[in-house]
Amino acid sequence: MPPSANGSSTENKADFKAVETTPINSRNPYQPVPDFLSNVNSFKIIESTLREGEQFANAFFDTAKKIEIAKALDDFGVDYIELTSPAASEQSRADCEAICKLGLKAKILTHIRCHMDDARIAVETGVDGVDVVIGTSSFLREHSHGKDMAYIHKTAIEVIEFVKSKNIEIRFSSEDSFRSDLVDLLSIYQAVDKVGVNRVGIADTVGCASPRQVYDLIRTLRGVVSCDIETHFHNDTGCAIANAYCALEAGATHIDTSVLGIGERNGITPLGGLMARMVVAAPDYVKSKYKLHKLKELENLVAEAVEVNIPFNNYITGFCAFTHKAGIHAKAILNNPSTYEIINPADFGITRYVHFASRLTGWNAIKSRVEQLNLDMTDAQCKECTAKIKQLADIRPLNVDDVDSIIRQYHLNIKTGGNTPLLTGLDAPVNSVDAMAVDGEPAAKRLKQDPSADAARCC
Ligand SMILES: CC(=O)SCCNC(=O)CCNC(=O)[C@H](O)C(C)(C)COP(=O)(O)OP(=O)(O)OC[C@H]1O[C@@H](n2cnc3c(N)ncnc32)[C@H](O)[C@@H]1OP(=O)(O)O
Ligand SMILES: O=C(O)CCC(=O)C(=O)O
Ligand SMILES: [Zn+2]
Repeated sequence: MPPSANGSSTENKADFKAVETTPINSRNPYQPVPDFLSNVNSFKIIESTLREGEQFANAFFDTAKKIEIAKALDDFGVDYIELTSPAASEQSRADCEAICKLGLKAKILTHIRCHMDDARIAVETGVDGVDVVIGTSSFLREHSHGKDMAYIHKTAIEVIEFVKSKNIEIRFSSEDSFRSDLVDLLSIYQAVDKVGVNRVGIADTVGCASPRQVYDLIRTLRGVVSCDIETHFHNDTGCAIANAYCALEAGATHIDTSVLGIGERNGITPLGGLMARMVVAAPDYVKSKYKLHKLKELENLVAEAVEVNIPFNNYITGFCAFTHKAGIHAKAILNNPSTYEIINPADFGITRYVHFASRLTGWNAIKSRVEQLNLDMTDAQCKECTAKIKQLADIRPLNVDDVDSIIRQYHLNIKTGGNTPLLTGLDAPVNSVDAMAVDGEPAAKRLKQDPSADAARCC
């Protein structure tokens, strides 16, 4: 018999596990029912820029760069930093030792094959934990390591017990989990949980999983093991962030990330993208735990190290992530930024811009610019001036200087009764660079990736 509406049952009380600490009828009726499975408010990050990220095609990190990145990740506040296997090369081993000696707050992990030779090297490096992995799908069993499930069970237990005997944290992960047989998976996880592994890992190695599949698998696994659950999502089909989020909703405890998502092929869940998702879902947790204003600096550091640009549409730090252009958007943003923003750029130390130099610009944006320039114009005059700006914007791309020149000339004409022509498509200077940013700062370099080239700082 199920519990009655007030949370108590009249008979067989002992048959029901108490899941409610607050009787339903004394809860605030306007609050959603708590989700006991979800770890959206309490997840940990295993930052793998220095392991998965080193597998990115462009990556070469020398010791100094690895140390710089490890310190920056630690400062940002990640819980774990995962390093390349010390079995990969002598320098990898030495770098692992050097990073362990830094005394960072983050726990240091290294990532090895499910093999005693690798385990023996790993435990000598000074790491706090070892992440062990082995492929369980038929593809990998046949074409990668050639071992069957019985061998995997036996070796996994041997490696786990060995690492545990050294008082080092140990995680066991299946590679290609979503193309592995479910019974194989649950059996091996149950076996390693029984011998006291700290975490099990689910890896979408080829990026094939959908959020619903992730939710189903993690939820099932949550009912089978009592240890923590780590998850690792590749982004081949564009689901890496959504999959990480669904994993947390289903009870996963740890998410693997890398800065800018760098990794094998097109990489994994990006740290910044995960922050974008989680700052919306769990703002108090995320803002109190991570130094969000350091994200841009961290991404720049890694982007430079692997010689890539930050993508224009990058989460949070893409150059136009907080630039509002169309007139309808600009007006509402100027009134209240929440109208067209779910993330506050100020949480990440980033500036919001309103673009006012295009044929999509409306008079409200121009009025705001007029005010920023300390000019005195009526609404009707702002509207007429906007029409002139649109005329030119129909002919060629504009920038801040063009629009400011039109506004100033228009203003001069109305104050002096003069009739000096405004810029035309033919005589207007292209890309003049002598404008000041609205708050008095000199305009930054006029790169296409600089939002201040054709937009104003906003509230
Ligand atoms: C999905 C992932 O990203 S997993 C992490 C990937 N990381 C790395 O590969 C780390 C860098 N790798 C390396 O430096 C090298 O591959 C090494 C040192 C690990 C191994 O190098 P080599 O001995 O030259 O082997 P090679 O790289 O050609 O092949 C991989 C070997 O590991 C075995 N293997 C592959 N995966 C596993 C596993 N999870 N557990 C145990 N053995 C494995 C393969 O069977 C193969 O063994 P073989 O010597 O019998 O052919
Ligand atoms: O160790 C893991 O969990 C993941 C290994 C990996 O990089 C992958 O499977 O893509
Ligand atoms: Zn991976």
